[in-house]
Amino acid sequence: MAQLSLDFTDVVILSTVGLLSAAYYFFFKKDSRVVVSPATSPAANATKKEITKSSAGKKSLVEKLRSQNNENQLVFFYGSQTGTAEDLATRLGTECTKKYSLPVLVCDPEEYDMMELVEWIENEGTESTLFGFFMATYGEGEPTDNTVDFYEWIMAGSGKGDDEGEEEIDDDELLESGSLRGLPYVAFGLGNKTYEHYNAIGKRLDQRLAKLGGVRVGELGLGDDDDSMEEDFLAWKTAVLVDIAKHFGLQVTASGAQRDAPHVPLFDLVNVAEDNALERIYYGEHSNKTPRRWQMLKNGTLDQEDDPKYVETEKTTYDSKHPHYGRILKSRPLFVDVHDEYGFDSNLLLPKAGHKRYQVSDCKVRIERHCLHVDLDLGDSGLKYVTGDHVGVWPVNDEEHVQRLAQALNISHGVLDSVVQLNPNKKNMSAANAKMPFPAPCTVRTALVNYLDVSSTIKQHQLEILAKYADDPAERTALFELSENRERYVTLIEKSRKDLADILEAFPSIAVPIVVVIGELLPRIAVRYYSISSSSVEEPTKVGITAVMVRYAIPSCHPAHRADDKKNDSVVIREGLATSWLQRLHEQRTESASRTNGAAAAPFSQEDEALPIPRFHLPMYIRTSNFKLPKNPRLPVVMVGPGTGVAPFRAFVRERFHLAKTRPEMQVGPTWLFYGCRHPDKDFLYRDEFEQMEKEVADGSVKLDLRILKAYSRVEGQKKQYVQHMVQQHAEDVWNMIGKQKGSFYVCGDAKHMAHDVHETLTALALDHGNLGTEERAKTWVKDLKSQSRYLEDVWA
Ligand SMILES: Cc1cc2nc3c(=O)[nH]c(=O)nc-3n(C[C@H](O)[C@H](O)[C@H](O)COP(=O)(O)O)c2cc1C
Repeated sequence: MAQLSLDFTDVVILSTVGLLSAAYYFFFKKDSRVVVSPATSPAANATKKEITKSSAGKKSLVEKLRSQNNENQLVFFYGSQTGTAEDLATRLGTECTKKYSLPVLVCDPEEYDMMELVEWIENEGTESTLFGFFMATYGEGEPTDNTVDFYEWIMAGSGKGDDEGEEEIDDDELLESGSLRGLPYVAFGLGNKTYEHYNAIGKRLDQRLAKLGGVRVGELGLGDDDDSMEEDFLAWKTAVLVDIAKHFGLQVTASGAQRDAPHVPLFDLVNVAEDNALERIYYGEHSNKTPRRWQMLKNGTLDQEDDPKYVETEKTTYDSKHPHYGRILKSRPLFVDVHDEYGFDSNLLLPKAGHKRYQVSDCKVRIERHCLHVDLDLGDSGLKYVTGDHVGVWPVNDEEHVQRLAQALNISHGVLDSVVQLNPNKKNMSAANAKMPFPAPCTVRTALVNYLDVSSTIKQHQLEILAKYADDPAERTALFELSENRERYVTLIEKSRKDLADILEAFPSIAVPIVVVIGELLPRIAVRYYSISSSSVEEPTKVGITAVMVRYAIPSCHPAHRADDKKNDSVVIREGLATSWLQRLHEQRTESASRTNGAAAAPFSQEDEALPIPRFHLPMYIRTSNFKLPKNPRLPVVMVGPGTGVAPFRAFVRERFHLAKTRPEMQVGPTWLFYGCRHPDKDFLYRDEFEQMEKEVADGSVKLDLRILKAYSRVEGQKKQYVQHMVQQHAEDVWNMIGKQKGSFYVCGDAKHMAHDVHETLTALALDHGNLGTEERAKTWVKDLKSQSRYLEDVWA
């Protein structure tokens, strides 16, 4: 997700503030993995203790590495939220295996006992194994969820990073300088310059490793998602491949695509006889513990089958690897009849007119905009959230898109519905440690609908694989050229976000085996995070999502474009995977409800009683954040959230209003929301709810200083207004609430422009109204506000 720019990404609202909450820490501490015994060797003395085998479900790193029995090897760790870091680690690893025959293990640090790094260095030395750290940064310079544990441990005592964490690490677990003496490593940080803490984790980890005695091989790579992560990675990779070869004393071979060598698939495809596999088949479950089975109970509610085999192994606590299936309780459109219009050159082939979601006329494409509010049921899952948290959901692909891909791959329904399993292909050196890309056995259709992202843009290096499967020499040459020429690739593929089906349609001689498609080419569908737009005080078992559908038109050239080839240039419509899926679910529910005269849409319809995963249930989990209301409700709250940035503020406002109404003795403080949209009658989200609350305040039935201050950018005859202008207009009030009364200031929405402008506005008003004298002091005041957690951002780039 984050590797795509926002114009195509489903608009998900993510926190930049909340990854290292106390809740997380508590969770990880429970999962304590070290057994400490008295020091027995000089080396152990250096770290005060001997760290022995892990416990509590973590794999032993040392045992794993020993079992590999390799003379030389690479071990790459990735800190990844949406898959980019994992992908880059895998790519560098695969290339090292191909070029230098170096075996590579690509690991999720969450799965291994990372403290055993110390033991490894002590006992095995530093010769044979080169480590790699591919680390993304999130939030206010925080690690990804899967690295929190490792990061807390390695940074403890360093005086950097998360202070809360540092306090909780036991003294005797602290690493001393030199504990990782000689540990050779390569490092690549993934970040985005739009954020204040650019690549903080990659940089800090690198410094820390050096302090602990690690020796970096090559430069520290830093990728900027705002510009081009891929180009930064490619430049770093080219250099680091040479450094790695030197490190191991290997011969450096010529780079570039090896056109003649055939592609050796990573996996073998094994057909599983259905009779033997029925109980083990996955139907789209995201946990690969054990497949689940559901059935309708007599009273009409839904439950998992009462089969002890499943119940025993099923986790009762849900997390990012074991999602709960939350039923959609309600979905409603937040605006209707809103369109985006795109004009194009008359020479471009326009999409067919008359589609239900867009109209085409002359050289214009008019696309409907949709925004939904969806309520998900937490039921008796035991999942809890606190207002301001995020919910993660896993979307599924549009079956029409899958059908199109199947057609382009020339595979029949028989193949689509066959039950398969992937086994490592012994002929591929990287296969031994390759991670299974999805839970299996499952049908090819399940893999393509539920697990793999068929709409992901084809990556440049994948075109080399496709070229090797093209029969037509001209197509082969064009594909190799695309895989080698960056500029050409960006213009013809990346800009118009061509996916696998697009490429197969443009190069019909490609005959790529299905095992390569599902095992290597398509990435796993990434979880999407939304800022929860309901209040846990008001609705503790219901989670609200606010999602605006991403759909737009874009010019596209034929991928084998030649200067005289313009007649093939066209306009394509692109959609965000998650938001278009939510919209489809909403339409199906509405349709189902209309068939049952408005009764709630049934999780199973008559025809599809055998559906393995019930309809309208979304795999989901809660991610804690520290984007939170002040503990003392009397303190003022100022919120700035245009567009879908209003999501968490709908929750904040509703919560404060609810408290003011039901518990007036709490004396809830001023509650001001700066909200922005295009037009009051078109895309004003939750207008009905806000107006109802304003009305109850105005007629005196609820005592609350509630203000919804609106900025409209597209009202005919009126000057464009944005939220920062409104904040400026109310500068004195804002200063009184934040500067004098010690309230909290919140921003949610676009990081690049809006959050930046609001930040500037706040600094300027502090200077004007706060008697601070100089701009420098105003900046310091804003910075202090942040460090006191009274200026919180939930923004995305
Ligand atoms: C909500 C959000 C917050 C982010 N915060 C930061 C940040 O504070 N600093 C930074 O350098 N990059 C930040 N990034 C950029 C990511 O680190 C970058 O997109 C990276 O490629 C993601 O890697 P992954 O796909 O492996 O998770 C953020 C991205 C998102 C979506």
